[in-house]
Amino acid sequence: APDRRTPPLPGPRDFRGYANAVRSQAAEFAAAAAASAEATLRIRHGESNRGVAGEEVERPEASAEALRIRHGESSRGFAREEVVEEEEEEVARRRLPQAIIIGVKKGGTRALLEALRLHPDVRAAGAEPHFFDRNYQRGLEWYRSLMPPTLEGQLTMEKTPSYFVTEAAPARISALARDERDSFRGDHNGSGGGGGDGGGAGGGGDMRLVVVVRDPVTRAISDYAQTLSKQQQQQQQPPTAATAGNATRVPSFEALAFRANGSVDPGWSAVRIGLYAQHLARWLLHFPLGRMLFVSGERLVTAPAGELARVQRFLGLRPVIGERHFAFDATKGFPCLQRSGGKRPHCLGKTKGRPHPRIEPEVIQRLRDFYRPHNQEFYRMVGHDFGWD
Ligand SMILES: Nc1ncnc2c1ncn2[C@@H]1O[C@H](COP(=O)(O)OS(=O)(=O)O)[C@@H](OP(=O)(O)O)[C@H]1O
Repeated sequence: APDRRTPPLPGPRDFRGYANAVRSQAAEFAAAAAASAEATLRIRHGESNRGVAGEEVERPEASAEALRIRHGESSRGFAREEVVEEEEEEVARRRLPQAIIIGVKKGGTRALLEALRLHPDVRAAGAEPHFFDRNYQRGLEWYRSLMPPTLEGQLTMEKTPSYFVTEAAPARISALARDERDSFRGDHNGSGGGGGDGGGAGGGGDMRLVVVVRDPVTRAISDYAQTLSKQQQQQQQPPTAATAGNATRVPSFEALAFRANGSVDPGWSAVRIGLYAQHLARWLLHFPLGRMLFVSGERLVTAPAGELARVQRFLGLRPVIGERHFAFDATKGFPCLQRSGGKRPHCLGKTKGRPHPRIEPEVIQRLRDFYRPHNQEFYRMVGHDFGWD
């Protein structure tokens, strides 16, 4: 017989966790009922898929029609029947994101999102929606349909790293945030190390923007390593009518990075993306700095729990994700995620942490000299020195 005792009342500090537990239980009950009526596409934990952008995606929740709400850590130990009797039944619904990881490409955006997904109050689209750059004309309902169902109080997130360098993205996201400021009522008390609310704009509603930044020189090399790897993959495919005769070699890194006169070419996207101060200036026309958090891509690898603590604070989340969720994997050379109940840590796929091609030290030095003033300007704007110079 089910245990029908009332769950013990929590102390005042635990009340938020208790409320979440109650909501999780109620939603799980509702979702289970819905799932028996509808065909449910269940996607196995850790199964991999290709997203809108062709990026390797971990656990593509966005495509599942009837989704079960993940059982949060806080929800253990309460009898489901009891909870449903006591609380209004709340059905999970798809909401537009209240926080977005907007960049930067090759910064560590997938690692950050996957770590955040361990949090019971965070649910995220698995694939990159590319809504505010490539798919804007598809409309908000298309965008919403990519999001996983959430309960009130849960945070909906997505990541699309190209937003940070997309000219139209700040105005578009700001407009969305103004329309959707009702959804997430978190404990928004963190300034997130972004330097306070003193930015040039007062817009953007409650939207929180997270940018993972990485040394622009290593970032550019990582970007180039991806281009090389994609080209190698293409060469391994049998030629089709469309690709036959198109086999072009990727030029060397140096050939792409420098113009004929020897100056650095900011027209090459791998160089341009690293001009963080210039991109940020556009965002600050639409969002105050306090709505943006800059995560160190380097520290995400060397001290992931510390960066996750900052991110959770900034997003108004309980500090659930900590040291115990990260285990360094010597073979992968990166921290991997330790999920509760999971036996082995889960590492990101082989497109994350690729070997980089060797670039001449002199080439690297010229790029460092090029980026130095831009980096200094970026540090000044955000009030933090990332130590790349
Ligand atoms: N835990 C963990 N595991 C694997 N990789 C990690 C991790 N943390 C950060 N990184 C770094 O993430 C880099 C890829 O960044 P993104 O996920 O932003 O790339 S992408 O723009 O979505 O393609 C990737 O860049 P490369 O090493 O150059 O491949 C990694 O250095």
